[in-house]
Amino acid sequence: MGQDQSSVFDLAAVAAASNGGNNDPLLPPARYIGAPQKPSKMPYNKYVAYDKQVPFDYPERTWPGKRLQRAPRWCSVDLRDGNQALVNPMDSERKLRFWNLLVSLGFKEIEVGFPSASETDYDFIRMLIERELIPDDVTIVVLTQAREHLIRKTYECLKGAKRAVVHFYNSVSVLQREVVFRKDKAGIKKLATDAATLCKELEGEAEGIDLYYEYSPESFTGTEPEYAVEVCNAVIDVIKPTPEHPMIINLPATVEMTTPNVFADQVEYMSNNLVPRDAVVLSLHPHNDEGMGVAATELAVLAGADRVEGCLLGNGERTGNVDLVTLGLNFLTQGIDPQIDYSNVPEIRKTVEYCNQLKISERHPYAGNFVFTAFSGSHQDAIKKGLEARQVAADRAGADLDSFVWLVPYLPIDPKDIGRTYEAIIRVNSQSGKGGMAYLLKTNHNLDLPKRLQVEFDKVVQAYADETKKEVKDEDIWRLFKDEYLPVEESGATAAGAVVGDSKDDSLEQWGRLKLLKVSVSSGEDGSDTVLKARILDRGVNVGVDEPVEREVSGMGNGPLAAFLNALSNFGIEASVMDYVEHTMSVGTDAMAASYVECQIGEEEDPRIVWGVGIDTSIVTSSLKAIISAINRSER
Ligand SMILES: CC(=O)SCCNC(=O)CCNC(=O)[C@H](O)C(C)(C)COP(=O)(O)OP(=O)(O)OC[C@H]1O[C@@H](n2cnc3c(N)ncnc32)[C@H](O)[C@@H]1OP(=O)(O)O
Ligand SMILES: CC(C)C(=O)C(=O)O
Repeated sequence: MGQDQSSVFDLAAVAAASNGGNNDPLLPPARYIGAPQKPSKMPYNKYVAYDKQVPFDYPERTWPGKRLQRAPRWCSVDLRDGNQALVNPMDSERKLRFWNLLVSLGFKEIEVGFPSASETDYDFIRMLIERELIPDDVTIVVLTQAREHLIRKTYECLKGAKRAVVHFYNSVSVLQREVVFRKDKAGIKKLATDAATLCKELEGEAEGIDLYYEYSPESFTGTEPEYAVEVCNAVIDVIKPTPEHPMIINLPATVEMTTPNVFADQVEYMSNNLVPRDAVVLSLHPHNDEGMGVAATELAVLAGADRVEGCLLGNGERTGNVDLVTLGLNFLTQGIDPQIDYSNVPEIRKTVEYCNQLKISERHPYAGNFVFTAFSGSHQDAIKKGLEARQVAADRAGADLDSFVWLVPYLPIDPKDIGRTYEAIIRVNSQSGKGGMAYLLKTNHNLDLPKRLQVEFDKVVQAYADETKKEVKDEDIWRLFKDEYLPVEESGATAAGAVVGDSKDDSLEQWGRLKLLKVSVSSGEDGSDTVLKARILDRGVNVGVDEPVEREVSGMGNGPLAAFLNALSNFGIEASVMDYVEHTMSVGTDAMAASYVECQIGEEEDPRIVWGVGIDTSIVTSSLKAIISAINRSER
């Protein structure tokens, strides 16, 4: 750094003192309700806004009016940037496993390491080359600092490769020029051009390799864009790429320090000023320090970037490199082929977690355990309705459901498309409404509860959730349901669909006064009325105390339900049916039917409205069982 130049710290201190953080106390306060916010104790005066550090404006920008239209060229840097950020860097077994995953997903460019930095990297790259593990359509990239001995070692490592990219870099940022390199702009540019010159000289040693170059003005985001252009164009001038044999200029957000729109402006500026542009593959290497890596990348692609470097599920230095899985699947949800196969995200996650020895968060986009889970009632209700509406629309269009257009509230992507399942979508806790419970009963137990029954049973589930203060699992809901509506059934025999073969549930105490043992239905003599004869076990009003008795009763009515209610008056029970719904639960000769009845039971002055449920192979028997269920519940 020249004597006459001020230190970045002095400049920053001046900027900070003159309101460098853009904190403007004179701005009218934001609208608010209630008490005003108070100044915090946070040391914001220590920080200088990005535009005060590296002033830049680019009114010529065109990216805001553009839309994503095709996937960029992807390059995975998991085996290099990802690996350098691990507590335990990958051994060769883990590296190979990661490599195989990347190849199988369809990556055509893979940065395989920093061969001059470690023996493990060097040996791994040698192994890939010597064992001929690099498919013809995959290009390896190797990284080196712009330093002579490291570049020489890099070339040595590449011997025998068919095709490779030598990626060299040096930091060009205002801060690093001063504190790391202690060089002025010309000195830093010379680092880069010397490295480029050396690379060209060493090409003789790379005979037989189809060689390409990549240059990164590292810490690009902390660099004046005009100066970054100057350095990159100087490097391009040495390498002399052509449209037929281009070079990569890679713009790293080594540290994310601006909002994504500013990054996009910088990238568009670079794209418009690199010469010759048609000989350059303009690449991005975003990190995620401010949590905006994906947003910044998408805007920068609009701004003209051709290529993106990142890591699967966002591993990498500090907060990570940009997450290629999220990016790719964001493209998919915009109707754009990501050109990488992310159809089995759980498998990708498993391998990535194994190789990196780091866990993915529960909320990680697309891959986290909870991302296809709705806990709150209104979300569950909307998802359930959305899935049903989509099914109806697909049936109407005669379309295959799996490929039918995806529009479901709260779910931006069909979980099936990325190897996830619907089962995990709906989970029930005390925040859930009836929708979640109804969805689980329908999906897992083939029971499509009428709305008012959902409301009734939801109170049972809600009470259980409030009491246990835990998630209510599907098996809990099913136990609660059986206990509430199917108490005197041999539970194994009652169930259908997912629960066929479920043995009798010994964990449930059987309760309920009446049990239907046998029934026969015939027409009356004049053919108008139905005559019903039933054998019923009566455990008495005090079940467990009274002696159970079996009774034969009969009744008449204008249908089996009416005849049965008439027969039940023999037990002193007054009941009438207010609503009745039935459906089959499965197909085939042994198909089960479910019946739901809403009954009014008891004296007219003091009636009780109760739902009952019955399940049986006979639709008539299931409806009678539903009446018994309602009566038992009314006496419980
Ligand atoms: C942003 C990124 O992710 S870049 C990739 C980072 N990855 C790595 O660094 C891989 C792991 N690194 C290493 O193993 C080591 O740093 C090595 C082997 C590359 C180099 O090791 P060493 O030679 O011992 O040096 P060290 O890492 O301390 O480097 C510091 C020196 O390199 C210089 N330097 C750092 N980066 C560069 C660069 N890109 N170009 C030229 N010189 C550089 C520094 O100015 C410093 O020089 P000085 O010693 O004259 O002050
Ligand atoms: C070497 C470069 C591309 C890098 O890893 C970074 O800047 O983050």
